[in-house]
Amino acid sequence: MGDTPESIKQFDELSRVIARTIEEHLARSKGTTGLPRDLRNPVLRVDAFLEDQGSDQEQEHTPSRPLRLASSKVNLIEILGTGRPHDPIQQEKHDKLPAVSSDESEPRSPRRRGTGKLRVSNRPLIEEDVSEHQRQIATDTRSFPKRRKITTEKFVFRPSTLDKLIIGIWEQIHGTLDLNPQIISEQYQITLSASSNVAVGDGSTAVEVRGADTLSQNDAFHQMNTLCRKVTQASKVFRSIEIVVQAKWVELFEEKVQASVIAMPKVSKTKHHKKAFVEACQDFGWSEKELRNKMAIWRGYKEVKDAAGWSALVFAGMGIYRFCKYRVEFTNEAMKRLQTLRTRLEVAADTLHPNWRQLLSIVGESSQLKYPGHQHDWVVSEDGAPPVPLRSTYISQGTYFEFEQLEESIIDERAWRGEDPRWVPQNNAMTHADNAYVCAVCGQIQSDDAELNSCNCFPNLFGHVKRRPPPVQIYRTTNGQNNGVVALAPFERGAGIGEYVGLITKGVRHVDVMDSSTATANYQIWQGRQGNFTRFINHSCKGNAQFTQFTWLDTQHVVLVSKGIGAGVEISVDYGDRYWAGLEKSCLCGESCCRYRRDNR
Ligand SMILES: C[S@@+](CC[C@H](N)C(=O)[O-])C[C@H]1O[C@@H](n2cnc3c(N)ncnc32)[C@H](O)[C@@H]1O
Repeated sequence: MGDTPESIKQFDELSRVIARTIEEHLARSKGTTGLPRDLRNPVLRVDAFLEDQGSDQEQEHTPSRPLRLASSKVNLIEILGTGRPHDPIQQEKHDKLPAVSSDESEPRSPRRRGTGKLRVSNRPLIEEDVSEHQRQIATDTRSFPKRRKITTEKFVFRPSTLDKLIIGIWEQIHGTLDLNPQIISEQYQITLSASSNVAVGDGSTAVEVRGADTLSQNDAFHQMNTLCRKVTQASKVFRSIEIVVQAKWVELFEEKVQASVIAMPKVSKTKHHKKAFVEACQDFGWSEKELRNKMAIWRGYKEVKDAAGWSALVFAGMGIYRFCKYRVEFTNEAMKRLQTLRTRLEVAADTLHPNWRQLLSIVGESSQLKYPGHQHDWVVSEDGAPPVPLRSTYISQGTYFEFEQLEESIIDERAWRGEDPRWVPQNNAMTHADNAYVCAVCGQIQSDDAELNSCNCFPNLFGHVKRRPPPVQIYRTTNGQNNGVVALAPFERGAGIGEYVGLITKGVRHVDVMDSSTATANYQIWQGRQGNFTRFINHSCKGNAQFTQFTWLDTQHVVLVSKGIGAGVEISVDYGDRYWAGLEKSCLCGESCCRYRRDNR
């Protein structure tokens, strides 16, 4: 069933009929509905969806996206006459949001002020056009996918040795590796005393780890944590240096042999090779067998470096040793694949670890960054073409493009005057013994304090953990959709990939915008000028991710949740019928179930 303007009109009519019926019913049962008294502004939301449940025989039926038939909100205050304060939001018609107003005399709903964490923007709001709505992305009303490891579907990535190596590099780049060279100097400051105590640092900054006899067990544990973190970080840095130096040694060895061949062409290359080899054995103090075995692996490091660049070596971790020792995949094809990753790895390394190139100065390479700034300010290509600045990819469309990368959403002051419309007061929060917030999804207590928190819904996005950059890049699509977002490592089904952040506003029309609402407010998240990578996620009629509402503590968020995504696959969501309604564009998702392709098939 197409969502044409005519069918929307019919649904609106249906919506009004349902709302009227419920209103009449509630008016008749006035005073007997048993509404909780602490609902200050009660509204009854009525949504009707049409959905294909599949047949009983199907083992694992993925229901089709439900088609919204009707939606309406009924203001219970007016019907039940409870004497509760009036909220103007309740008067907003279902799909006709009011124009943004800065009139201070407008009556306001009792909402929380924006929290200190949120930045309030003074940017002028984009001009509103009150004609028909379109381009409004909605969150998926179904519950988000349950966690599950990726199994055997067509898009699943089957790791092989090269795949493991590449994923290992992406994970290290997006992980905790701290390549600050200071860590090495800290390593030198670690001294082991004659007793079992360990001292770290010089006199002024020394951290001493004593046995449990002199320190409380807790203090000793925390100090040992610090020591262990420093030593582990330092050894990772040393490991990276080791591989870089060994690859460089092979490079110099080969150059030396080549130079000897040119200087004495009459002597065979094998003899020149042998001479340089023996010389090296003497310097190392190793037997020929020892050096030959090591050299075989080091040669692998150099080949990986020649193909994928220094960043591949620095961030490869332990995986590269196994890859080079067994040489199962040292094929031309594998090396070509690494070549196409070279600049993409450099973008991630330069933007996420601006100090990493300093390690290269040890082998005489430049430490100048090539790709400064934010990782998503660069658009990469899958064919290995040089990355280009994000802005340049919109010039050909004749549009001026400016985009500020945000960590968190900001509130549009003109629309909300510093209040946060995403506020979701929890009834049980005040009654719970510890004033704790209870997760609406898992029923566990939510807290930013690690010791109190038991909610594990999106542990990488909310709570005490520092959000890490998701392993994704903005890339140039090849099917005419301009940019898109590609997953660099796999995302398990049910994993939160990131939050949809932007300007929290209202009244935006005719540009891409996320529509969202709590029980008391309709709001929009607009990513036209500010946001994060989720701004570049394309639509697919068979999306491998979805946008889902999730309340953390007392604030609603929109989270991008994986349905199971393999490494190297474009991340896509189903924007929904409302986005495409009345839009001239044709869908390019290429799926056989495509609902919005306009040309004749
Ligand atoms: C939220 S943006 C996604 C990022 C966009 N591709 C870009 O380069 O800025 C949505 C726009 O991307 C394009 N787009 C996304 N998915 C599409 C699809 N399946 N078919 C055609 N165009 C699509 C349309 O131009 C749409 O208005």
